[in-house]
Amino acid sequence: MRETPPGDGAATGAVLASARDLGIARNGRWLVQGIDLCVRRGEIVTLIGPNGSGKSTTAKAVIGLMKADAGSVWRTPGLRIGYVPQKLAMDRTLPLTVARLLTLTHRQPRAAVHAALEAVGIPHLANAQVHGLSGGEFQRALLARAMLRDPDLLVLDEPVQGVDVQGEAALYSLISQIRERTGCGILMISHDLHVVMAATDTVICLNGRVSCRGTPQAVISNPAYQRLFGRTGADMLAVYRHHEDGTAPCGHAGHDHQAEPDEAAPGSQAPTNRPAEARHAG
Ligand SMILES: Nc1ncnc2c1ncn2[C@@H]1O[C@H](COP(=O)(O)OP(=O)(O)OP(=O)(O)O)[C@@H](O)[C@H]1O
Repeated sequence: MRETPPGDGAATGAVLASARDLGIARNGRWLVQGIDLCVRRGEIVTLIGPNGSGKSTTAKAVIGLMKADAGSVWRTPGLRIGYVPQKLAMDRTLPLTVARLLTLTHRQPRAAVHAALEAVGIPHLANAQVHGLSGGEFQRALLARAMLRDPDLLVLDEPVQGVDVQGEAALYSLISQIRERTGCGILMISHDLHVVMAATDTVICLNGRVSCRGTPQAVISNPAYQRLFGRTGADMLAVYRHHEDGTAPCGHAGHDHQAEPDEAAPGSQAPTNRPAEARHAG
């Protein structure tokens, strides 16, 4: 990890974690390259992009689960991270209560478990079996599990997977409330667009590299975004404008950068010798 965070524009909260010129390569192929990002306290940053565009890889590198092969990652010392991965390596058919799911890896007092479930709106499900939960309830349980660590930075990889459209809105609203209540920073990943745009301060649109970034409004009208998402992107513009007219909580701590050219698709050849790895890894 680097010793100091990069200076990064107008957002005012303390920097929790950042990446500069981050590259991750596997089997001689760059999965992501040239990624700059920064998450500050109280800020919601969302990575969007098509399947395989490097969203999870980027998030894993930011929290230290994947090593940088180029560039660098910085995290504030002592940073507490709550992570909800895209896939949880567990068999949902096994007998397991929600309360137990929350304490599988870290023992927690019963009161803390109850408070976490209360915070995500499912206190009544503490003794329910995990396999009986709906998609939205399961995602809330995972959120509660991440909240138990009292995180400074919450990293949510596809937090609305398996949830219907109404449930999505409720979950994004819950995520915004968590940010308001705790002041944590949130790095969120989504491969779809939906209401995620309206619930976000800063959007980073990935396609192996950063295609464009900025406020949801700036990104959505950016040609690089429209190239990536085509018709869907245009539709979302209408949705977003509708939200702007009345309903969307679009507070603003984000930076509004110019579009960056979408230079290289993922999968371009990685160099065989990577001196940056030794210098910046971690
Ligand atoms: N450990 C790994 N080894 C080799 N390739 C990997 C590894 N992890 C990810 N990849 C590849 O890197 C690319 C980016 O994957 P990643 O999971 O970051 O994409 P994503 O944008 O999160 O995709 P999705 O929307 O499908 O979840 C994919 O082509 C994937 O197959």
